[in-house]
Amino acid sequence: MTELKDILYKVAINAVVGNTAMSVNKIEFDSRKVEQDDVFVAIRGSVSDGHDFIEKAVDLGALVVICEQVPDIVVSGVTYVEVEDTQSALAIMASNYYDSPSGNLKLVGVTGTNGKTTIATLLYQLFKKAGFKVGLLSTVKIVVDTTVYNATHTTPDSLTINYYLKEMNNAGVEYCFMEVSSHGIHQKRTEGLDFAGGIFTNLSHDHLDYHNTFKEYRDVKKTFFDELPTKAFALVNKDDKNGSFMIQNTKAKQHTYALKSYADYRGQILESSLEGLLLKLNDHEVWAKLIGSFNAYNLLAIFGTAELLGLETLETLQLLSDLQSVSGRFQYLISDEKITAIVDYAHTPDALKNVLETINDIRTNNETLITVVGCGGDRDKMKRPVMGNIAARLSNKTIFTSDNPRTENPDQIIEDIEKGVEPQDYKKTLSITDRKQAIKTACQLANKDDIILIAGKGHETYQEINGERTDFNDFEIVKQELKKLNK
Ligand SMILES: CC(=O)N[C@H]1[C@@H](OP(=O)(O)OP(=O)(O)OC[C@H]2O[C@@H](n3ccc(=O)[nH]c3=O)[C@H](O)[C@@H]2O)O[C@H](CO)[C@@H](O)[C@@H]1O[C@H](C)C(=O)N[C@@H](C)C(=O)N[C@H](CCC(=O)O)C(=O)O
Ligand SMILES: Nc1ncnc2c1ncn2[C@@H]1O[C@H](COP(=O)(O)OP(=O)(O)OP(=O)(O)O)[C@@H](O)[C@H]1O
Ligand SMILES: N[C@H](CCC[C@H](N)C(=O)O)C(=O)O
Ligand SMILES: [Mg+2]
Repeated sequence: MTELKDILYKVAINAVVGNTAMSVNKIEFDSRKVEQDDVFVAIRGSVSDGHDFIEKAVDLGALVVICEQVPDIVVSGVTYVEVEDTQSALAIMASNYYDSPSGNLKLVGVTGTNGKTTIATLLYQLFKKAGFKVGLLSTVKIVVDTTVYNATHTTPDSLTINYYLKEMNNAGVEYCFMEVSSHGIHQKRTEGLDFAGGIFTNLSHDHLDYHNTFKEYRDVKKTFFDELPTKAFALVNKDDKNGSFMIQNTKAKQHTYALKSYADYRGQILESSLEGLLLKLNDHEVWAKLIGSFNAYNLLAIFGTAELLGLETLETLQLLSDLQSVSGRFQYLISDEKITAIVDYAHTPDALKNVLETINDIRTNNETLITVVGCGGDRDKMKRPVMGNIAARLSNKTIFTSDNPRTENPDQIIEDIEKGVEPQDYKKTLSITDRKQAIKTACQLANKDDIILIAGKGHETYQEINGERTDFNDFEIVKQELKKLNK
């Protein structure tokens, strides 16, 4: 049991109905999970309003209700705390409940449209190799030093974040790297966390289904930097036109990285091939096993962060050259017939363009590049024709297919994608709704030395159709199909 007063520390309270001198069991923001003596936090969501479930939470035993408006009828013996913003209150209470775990380790947040998982995961790898105990909160997984948990979100809700940070404290973790999504910032999931640093990667067209305009999306990202403490660092990509905007009002110490302009951490690509990158980072040359110019940016951000966190430069460079690619991020295999199959999580126009340009840059012969791609259902519809255009333009052959149609009609999604294809590229495209058939067809079409790119799902291990998830793994499927075809 925890004292309610301790949980409410630093929460901006407008009004209280009832007694606050009491012990409570735990905090819940979903009425369905409430148990005896819990605190229920009513949140106005995008689908429903938690305030409609206050009565249900009280019936299940909630002793305290945190809300933005006290209900007309209150139950005696229950304490109602009215706050300005229940999402903020939840984040602060979550931190209090778990004894402010973010303050007991060095927490670094990575935000931006692309590169968050890659940077956070590689920083985890690098600090592990440097001998530290490390934590990771990412789209792919949550790791408490060496124990791996499933991730449900890129940035989980504030109770989940603080729960895992507390686990990290218990395990003696010194550094934690986490992805900070725009949804996470907007829903205050990261509020009240004591960040040691923040990294900005880049900003492009994404999530405009949730954030109404690009400006709103950009402004939400900026609030992450606005709220960093003075002692923290803010490391931004100066080549991105929004890099300097992000740190306009931050109190944190400002640092920049860039490939194209002068910055604190400067990079130059000396060589780029399917084997990796030869980079010049400030005045040092280093080989990395990661492929593609966008990874040069990711490596620069990692290099800068390691320096800002106090690692020795030479040790950092040595560890950088040892980093392994992240699952579903430019993950590749080369078949017996020397067909290269690449699985990548590129599910935005910018990421897809980057991946295709990268492949086009580093391919040497007259290989055919066959791309298999789709767009998710119940997500931003504007990106569909843009991705269709990019895929068809930058590949020799493109097969449009399904990528988690969710509740939408998969054929309609494919039609939306096809609309973006230029007339001269149309003959290069095919549409096959079933993703497995699409991958199989790509394998049949591929000859010796050709390259197959399967984009959009990366590490995902399912396909979601009509709300139902069935096992699906791009990498395993392409591997099997190439084998079955004796290629
Ligand atoms: C659109 C969105 O972000 N939704 C998130 C939000 O849920 P919501 O606003 O829809 O909640 P709601 O269903 O309207 O319910 C409102 C409140 O009533 C409560 N409720 C509801 C029903 C009930 O019977 N009783 C009850 O108490 C709910 O628990 C909630 O507190 O708050 C929930 C709790 O934190 C999140 O799980 C949920 O994420 C959904 C599942 C989701 O898919 N989110 C994605 C879009 C997301 O967050 N993605 C980003 C990364 C994107 C990227 O960069 O690629 C991420 O960080 O993962
Ligand atoms: N720095 C970068 N700039 C542009 N594209 C990148 C960069 N890093 C990775 N990518 C591309 O974007 C895709 C997504 O990368 P990653 O998973 O690291 O990003 P993310 O920000 O975590 O994305 P999400 O918001 O979907 O979790 C990769 O598969 C790769 O193709
Ligand atoms: N975090 C992103 C991932 C999209 C990945 C793509 N495979 C899809 O399902 O649309 C989202 O949920 O919008
Ligand atoms: Mg991610």
